[in-house]
Amino acid sequence: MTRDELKAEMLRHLQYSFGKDPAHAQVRDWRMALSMAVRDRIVEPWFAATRATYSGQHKRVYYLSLEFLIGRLLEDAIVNLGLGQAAREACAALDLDFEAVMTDEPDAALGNGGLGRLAACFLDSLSTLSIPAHGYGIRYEHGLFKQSFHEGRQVEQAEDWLNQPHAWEFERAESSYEIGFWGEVEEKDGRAIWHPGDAVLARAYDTPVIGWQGRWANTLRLWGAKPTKLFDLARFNTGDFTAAAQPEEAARTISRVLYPDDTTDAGRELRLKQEYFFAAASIRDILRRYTSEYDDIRRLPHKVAIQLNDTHPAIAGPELVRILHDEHGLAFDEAVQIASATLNYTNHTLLPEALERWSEGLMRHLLPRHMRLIEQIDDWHARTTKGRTLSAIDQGSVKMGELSFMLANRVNGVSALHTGLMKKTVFAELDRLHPDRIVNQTNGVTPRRWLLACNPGLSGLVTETIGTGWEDDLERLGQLDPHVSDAGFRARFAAVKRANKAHLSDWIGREMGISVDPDAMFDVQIKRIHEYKRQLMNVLDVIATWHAMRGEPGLDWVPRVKIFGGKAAPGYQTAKEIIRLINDVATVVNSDPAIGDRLKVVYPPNYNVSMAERLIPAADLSEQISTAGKEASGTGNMKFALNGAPTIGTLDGANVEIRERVGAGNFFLFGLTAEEAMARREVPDHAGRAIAASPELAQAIAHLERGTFSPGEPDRYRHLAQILRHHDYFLVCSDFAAYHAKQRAVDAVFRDRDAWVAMAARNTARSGWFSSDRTIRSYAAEIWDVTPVEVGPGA
Ligand SMILES: CCc1ccc([C@H](C)CC(=O)N[C@@H]2O[C@H](CO)[C@@H](O)[C@H](O)[C@H]2O)cc1
Repeated sequence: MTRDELKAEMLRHLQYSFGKDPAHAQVRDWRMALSMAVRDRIVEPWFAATRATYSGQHKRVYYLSLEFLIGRLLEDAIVNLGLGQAAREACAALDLDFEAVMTDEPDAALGNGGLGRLAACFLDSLSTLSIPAHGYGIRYEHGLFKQSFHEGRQVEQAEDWLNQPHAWEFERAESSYEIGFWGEVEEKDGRAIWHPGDAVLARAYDTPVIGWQGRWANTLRLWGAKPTKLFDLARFNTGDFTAAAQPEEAARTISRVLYPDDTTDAGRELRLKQEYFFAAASIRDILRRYTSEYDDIRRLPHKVAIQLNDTHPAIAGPELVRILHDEHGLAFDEAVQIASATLNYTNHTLLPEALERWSEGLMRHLLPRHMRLIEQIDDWHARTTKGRTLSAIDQGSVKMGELSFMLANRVNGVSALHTGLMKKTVFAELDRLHPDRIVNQTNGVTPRRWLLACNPGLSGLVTETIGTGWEDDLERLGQLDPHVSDAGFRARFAAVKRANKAHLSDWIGREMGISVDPDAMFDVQIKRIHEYKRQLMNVLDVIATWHAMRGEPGLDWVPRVKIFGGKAAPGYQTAKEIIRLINDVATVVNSDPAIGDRLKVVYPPNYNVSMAERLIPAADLSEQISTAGKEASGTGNMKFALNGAPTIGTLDGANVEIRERVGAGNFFLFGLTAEEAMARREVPDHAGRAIAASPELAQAIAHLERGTFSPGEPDRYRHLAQILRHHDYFLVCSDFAAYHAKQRAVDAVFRDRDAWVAMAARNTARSGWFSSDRTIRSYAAEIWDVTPVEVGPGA
């Protein structure tokens, strides 16, 4: 598509799709017009993919996830369709600011963090690999809350991405299902019939997911809740307006908002209603499509593979058994066998508080038939494994991890270390009963968004050096390795990073009024705020460095900009205290004349996918400092390595595999291993001992306790200091000295520009394996037993 064709299409949509006179059009109108013009190019490959799947009777993958952290879609579509240049030139020809048009789109923030973003990367790779697949989720009216800071504290506001036309979805009124809740179960001639007490309508909204070079497009189907009963006109006419609208309100509540917790199982009824609502609608839709093509329901596993993204969709298992048994009349055991040959489950965390357990009472009240079936499934498992000792029902609650495991064909962890720990800890007994069920599938990220689109400078240098083709065959980046010893290549690599840092410095200056030196080291920690991710250890390092700089101003310190980004779950008080501390420390350090430009702390509010795309290409150092054994994988770590930012990190999650692939010499390792951490936690007063052994740490904690960063309220951080001294479950104190010393080692390498650039370039060259294309190829071969559909050349 040429510039002029695209320009003409934009003008046509502006005038005829949006009825806007070009003379009066706003940025938003132009952005929508461009989106429509680009979307038109997606529809054909989308139809072709659907037709090819039906005609080839290909096996389908269904990815069920309560979260899809998509971000913006316009640039992603433009990049995948190879329309980058045409779009830039068309906008220039229309005298539009391209950056303004691109950043006008709101993020689709339908997720909390890692799990949701992984699902989005997986959809991009499934389409790029032309594997027939659907993503199923919820069309939240309000995604993850907007974060702002008021006097350093996190303040949450409702996110409202849908308060403007959404360019990328197609409403499918014809695809709606009634989803029941509550009610009774009638036992009649040996059969159970569930009579729900109430119901809502699940309506489908489809978003096409275009793959690299537009060769294939799959569908993301998100369910929106609608009332089954129309507006109550009679009530309205009696003047009881709210009652008249009540059915609508009650229904919409189910898909109104994303739960903002990413580690604590709130156990709220509405959350379970959300989980059942989308799981049941998805299973209905999957079986409708299957029975429209095939008439033997017993062959379902041959044509359908379902992936449960953690336990949040786990109720889909009992729902599938219910329909096969209660509606298709299969014997119970056969229904369970077919279901468990179709279902697969991915675990994303070992944190006990994140493992979902639903009270039996709530489950029986909301889903009476399912609770009965869960008991029968538990029984079936005990019968078929002689594993009486193990049950999915325990002390009055249903353990969704165990239930998902029992009903799964394959169960996987998301990094080699995590999968190993799953076998040794939470699923040890089940692993013993089913030794071949747990497999590892190390996470990955899509190189289209996380390199090609967000870092055009580096992508250009890569293509210049090794040609194209790496975009969907990322291990080709390995061909860069020999070039690292070429000074010219290193100079160009350094220039790209410097330009990205200058671009970010301008943005930080504009958005936050803080001036940062683009030649300083940009040291970045961006992720959800959580004690196990140890942002607290990072800010203690800032305090110790600040204190040392004031103590020895004459030393030749390596200037640093510490960049933080991340939201805390609204109910997670300690995480909110950590946010406030980072902001309070920033206030003191950034205005300290004794420090000047040598140390700056920057914490832009409302970290999201689009901000990650802005920060990661400009990063020098990637902070992956979680307590070993706690971060299942991490995916930000992969994005940083890909964009030429070496890691300072622990042997946790996928850090282990990143270090193996980039080489120990290109990774700043520190800290206790997972085993050592478990042992250290048993040492009495382990924190006290560490504090006694590290003057820097003792000093930093003393600053917290004397209110150095909260002059108006000296006791503000006494609680955090208490946690450190007397609990420190996440071993901040025990790992601090090693971390602080390793930061000095980082300084030493950073001083030697050539050595640093070589290290950074080797990280890029050697992290091709962390493409989500590799991950999806592995799921396809080891779990789903599907193969890509052969397709033509594409866009
Ligand atoms: C019940 C509340 C809740 C909500 C979300 C979650 C997610 C599992 C948390 C999550 O996002 N886990 C992250 O998943 C990533 C993708 O696999 C991993 O890379 C991260 O290490 C893991 O923390 C747990 C509990």
